[in-house]
Amino acid sequence: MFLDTGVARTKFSRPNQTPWIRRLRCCPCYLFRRKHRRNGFVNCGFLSPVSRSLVDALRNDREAAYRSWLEKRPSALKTIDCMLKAAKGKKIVVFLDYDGTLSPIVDNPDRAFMTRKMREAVKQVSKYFPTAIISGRSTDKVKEFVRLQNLYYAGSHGMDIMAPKESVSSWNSHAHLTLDRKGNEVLFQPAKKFLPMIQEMIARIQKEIVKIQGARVEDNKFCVSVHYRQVKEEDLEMLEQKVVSVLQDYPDFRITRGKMVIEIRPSIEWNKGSALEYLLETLGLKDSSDVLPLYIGDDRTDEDAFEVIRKRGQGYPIIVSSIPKETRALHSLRDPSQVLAFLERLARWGKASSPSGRCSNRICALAD
Ligand SMILES: O=P(O)(O)OC[C@H]1O[C@H](O[C@H]2O[C@H](CO)[C@@H](O)[C@H](O)[C@H]2O)[C@H](O)[C@@H](O)[C@@H]1O
Repeated sequence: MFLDTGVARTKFSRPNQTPWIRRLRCCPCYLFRRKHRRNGFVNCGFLSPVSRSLVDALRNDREAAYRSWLEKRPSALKTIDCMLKAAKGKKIVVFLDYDGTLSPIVDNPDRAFMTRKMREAVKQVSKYFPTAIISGRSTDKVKEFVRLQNLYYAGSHGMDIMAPKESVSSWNSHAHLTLDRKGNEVLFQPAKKFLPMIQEMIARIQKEIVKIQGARVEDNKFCVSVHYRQVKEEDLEMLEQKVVSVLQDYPDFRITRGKMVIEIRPSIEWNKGSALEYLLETLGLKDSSDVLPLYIGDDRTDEDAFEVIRKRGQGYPIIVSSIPKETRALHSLRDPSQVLAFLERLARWGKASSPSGRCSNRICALAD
């Protein structure tokens, strides 16, 4: 049995600590286990009866808090029938974040694979609805993980937008598109001019943090991630200082924060929400009142997309979270396994409501 103690690190990301957590943290068994913990998890099997009861109380506390949060952000699995009823005659467009949404959060960012089942669910969904992956990763990396052709991809927090092969040019002969190495259509890259600077910055950060055990830099093309999930607590302050000091020489960049990651990106007015709007426009749906954008994401950067949907006054912003948190989303899913169940249900509905169960997504039709 495992319990996420939520013992996070200094100012980097620390969930609220209840009195139970404070008491638990003084318990010798807990301290012993904490010394041997991996990834913030404590194996409760080794706890004494006293600590175990504290752990149980803590778990009950958390469940109660989560249940009360669910009242404000109802589970999308429970509200899906309502959503689909309201979607009759309208066009659903699906936007999906990657890490923490389609794949579980893991220690090594290079191994954040999605399951075959999840891939199949996304594939089925994309047969019936235009579907886009919007991620903080580089577009190439997220495509490598997802491995589906008929999707739109917006990597680097929406700063690198690509359409599936021949999808746009086939219906918009005026589109001036460039193709990437694999023939995908590059739609929009608003931060192109920063590319050389980003490469220089990555080299400098790498040099600065090379001695900090567990720290790693991920090149996300138009953005950079500095991971600290595996950095010792006592090194975190130093890591932060080093990153901030390099950034002082790059005033055109800013820091945002994700899950145990410092994200660096060009200070331009562009985010996942802008990418969502851009894609709706590309699909010719931006001003349509019959469009229901559905966005599923777990991170702070997804909030921009939730906000755009809320401002449109139509659509479904869905947060993936197993703990209560501040969000602009209106619905929730607990974890990627619930995301999977939701997507499977959506695909079944798409199939049942499209004439003779055939694909209604224009891109699929082109590929058929
Ligand atoms: O927008 P996303 O697709 O959610 O990308 C956000 C960041 O996700 C990745 O980092 C997170 O997931 C890793 C793998 O599970 C985990 O090790 C890390 O701690 C998380 O922060 C990705 O590696 C980052 O580059 C993205 O910015």
